[in-house]
Amino acid sequence: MTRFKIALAQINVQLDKNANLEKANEMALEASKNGAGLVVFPECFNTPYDTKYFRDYAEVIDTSNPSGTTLMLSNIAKECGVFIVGGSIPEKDPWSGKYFNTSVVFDNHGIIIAVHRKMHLADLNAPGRVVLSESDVFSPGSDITVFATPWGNIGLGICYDIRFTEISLISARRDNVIMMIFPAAFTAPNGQMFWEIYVAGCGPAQDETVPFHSNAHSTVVGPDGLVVVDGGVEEKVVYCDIGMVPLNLH
Ligand SMILES: NC(=O)CCC(=O)C(=O)O
Repeated sequence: MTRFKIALAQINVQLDKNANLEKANEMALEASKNGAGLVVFPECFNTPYDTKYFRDYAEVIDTSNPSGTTLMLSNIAKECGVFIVGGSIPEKDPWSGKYFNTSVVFDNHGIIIAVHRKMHLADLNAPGRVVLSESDVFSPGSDITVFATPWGNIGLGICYDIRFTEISLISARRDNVIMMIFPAAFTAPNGQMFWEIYVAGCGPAQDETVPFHSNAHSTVVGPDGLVVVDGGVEEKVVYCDIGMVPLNLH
């Protein structure tokens, strides 16, 4: 895989749409100066994440004639020479009158190369913890989205889409993606569960005398993506103290 640098622009989204766009511009410029080839913005980066704002902030997305937020993102991509995953913005479809939570992707010439409408809307009802009802405003999209880059194919979902692993599996198996990107606005109590988890794999020991040569190397990877334990190839019990890597990595 060709190496490249990705930049995640963690904007502090404000009520003022223009201020959000200005900040996006600034952060993309900084990222390109720091060698990023691909810049990603958050879910609903031009609007406060609240259903009461989505209709007012919504824009028509015309891929052949970008305007508003999409025109601005196209210009940034062109000026900075970077690919951009434009987080998501509330979209109004002029034909159906429906609203979507939509991510637009640009190549390094500012050309729109993909549009993803969030497929799984976040309707969460855990009073005292999180209550959300995106479907009060948005309609769900229907397509899995993959786009091509010089580094390989990349799959795209938006936040709650991550819970439905079929998107990642299909993108990996059908389109051979090198990575998945999820612009997101996870609620604070839930986000860590998705992004900061341990993964453990346990394999059989290696045995050169049998036809099947196992890789062995039973491994635990920490929430920071680093290997915490690698069991090597011999027969043994491999132990790992979970919790060695703090879950709050900020
Ligand atoms: N913006 C979202 O999709 C929120 C999803 C979320 O917090 C979750 O738990 O899932």
